Amino acid sequence: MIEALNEQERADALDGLPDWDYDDARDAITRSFTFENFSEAFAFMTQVALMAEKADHHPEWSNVYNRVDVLLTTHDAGGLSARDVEMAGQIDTLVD
Ligand SMILES: C[C@H](O)[C@H](O)[C@H]1CNC2=NC(N)=NC(=O)C2=N1
Repeated sequence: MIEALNEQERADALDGLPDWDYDDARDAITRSFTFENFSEAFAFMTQVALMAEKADHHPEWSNVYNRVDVLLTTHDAGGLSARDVEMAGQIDTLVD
């Protein structure tokens, strides 16, 4: 069973993810991505979807035209876990 990060682990993880914000209410991390157009946004979502399937870890997200809002939390742990941190790092490699 995967466990949520404690406060110290979370602080350390967030230090390594400067582009992500912490959502206290959800014990989650969020990041908004903006692309040139819908096609670029959807291409990004396709890549993240493949990563998510491979990791068996899935984002909560929404898309409006060229923007994709991503929220990562671990439902099985009831909060932010190492899986979210790993996935955020992987997602960042697609855009940074
Ligand atoms: C059965 C399956 O492995 C689990 O439901 C996985 C699927 N994807 C998941 N994604 C996320 N974000 N959190 C989970 O706890 C989770 N659990």
